[in-house]
Amino acid sequence: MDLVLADRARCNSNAIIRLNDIRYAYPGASENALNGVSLALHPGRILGLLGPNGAGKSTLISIITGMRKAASGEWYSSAKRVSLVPQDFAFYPSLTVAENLKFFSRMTPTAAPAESLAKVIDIAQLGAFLNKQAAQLSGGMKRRLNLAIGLLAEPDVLLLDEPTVGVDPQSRAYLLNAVRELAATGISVLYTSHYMDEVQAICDEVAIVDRGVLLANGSVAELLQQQSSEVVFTLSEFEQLDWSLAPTPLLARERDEFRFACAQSNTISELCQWFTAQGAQIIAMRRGHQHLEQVFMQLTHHRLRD
Ligand SMILES: Nc1ncnc2c1ncn2[C@@H]1O[C@H](COP(=O)(O)OP(=O)(O)OP(=O)(O)O)[C@@H](O)[C@H]1O
Repeated sequence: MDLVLADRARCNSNAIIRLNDIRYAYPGASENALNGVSLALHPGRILGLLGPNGAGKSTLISIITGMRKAASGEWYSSAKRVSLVPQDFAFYPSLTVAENLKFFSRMTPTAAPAESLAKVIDIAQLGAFLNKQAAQLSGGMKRRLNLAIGLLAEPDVLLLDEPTVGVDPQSRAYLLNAVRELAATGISVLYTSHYMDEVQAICDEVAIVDRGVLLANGSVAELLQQQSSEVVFTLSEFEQLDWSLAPTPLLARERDEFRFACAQSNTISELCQWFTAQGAQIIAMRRGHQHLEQVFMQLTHHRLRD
C-alpha cells in the first residue's frame, strides 16, 4: 500500500507532523522494524523518543525525514523544513568551524544566508571557535557545531539523534538549554536520547518504542502516573510493625520508604488504617513512579543501555 499524505482536516489536531499506523520492513527482514506506530509532533513542543537498541527509533526518524518510505500507514506534514542532527558528526574534520558553516550554508537554500549563519553561530555560541579546526574541538563543541549545521536550514521541525553523547556536563547543560529555547521559538523537536534524566527534564511529551511498537505516549507526568500501580509510604515509628500481618504484602523497603502494589481501590485506605492502628506515623504517600527509567524498565523489561 502506498503512503497517504493526509490533509490537515484528517490530521484533526495542530500537529505539524502526524504518523498514523506506520509499518516498515527492511528488504529481506523477517520482522517489521515498525509495526503500526502512530505519533504526532507539535509546534513549540519537545517529544522525547525512547527505546532500547533496535527498537525502531532510527527507522522512525528516517520515515519522518522522508529518507525511507513506509510500507503502509498515513503520514501528514505541514512542516516547511525538517532538519536532522545525526548522532554521527556531520561535518568536515579538516575544515575550521567557519569553513564548515560557510560550506553547509551554501548547500542550504534560505532567504537570508548571512543572517542565518550569524544566528546559528550565536545559538550554538561558536563565535570564539570559528578559526579552530573542527577535529580539534572538544566533544561538546563538536556537538554544538553539529547542531549549528542542522539549524542553518531554519527548520520548523528539528530531529535530534542523541545530541549529548560524549559531552562534558557544562556543554550538556548548554545544549539542553539551547534545545528548550529553540522549542520556545515554535520549533517542534524530536529528541532521541539514552539519558532518561535529560528526557524527563526537557521533554513535554515522551514516546517509548520497542520492537517497532509504540508502548506508551504522553506527557512525562502522565507516564509516571499511568504506568505505575504502586504506592510508596514514608513512615516513622514503624519498627514495631509485623509485616507478615500487613493487609497488602510489602514489595520493597528503602530506609523509611515502603513500596506496595496497589491492585485494588481500597489498598491505600486499608494500609493507612493498619499503619495507624499499629502506631506507625504516615509522613508522606505518593503514587506513581518518580523516574522515567522506572517506567521504561516496566514497559520494556530491560535497561536502555542493554
Ligand atoms: N539497514 C537495515 N537492514 C536490515 N535491518 C535493519 C536495518 N537497519 C535497522 N534494521 C533493523 O530494524 C530494527 C530497528 O532498527 P533501528 O536502527 O531503527 O533501531 P534503533 O531504535 O534506532 O536502535 P539503536 O538505538 O541501536 O540506534 C532492528 O531490528 C534492526 O536490526
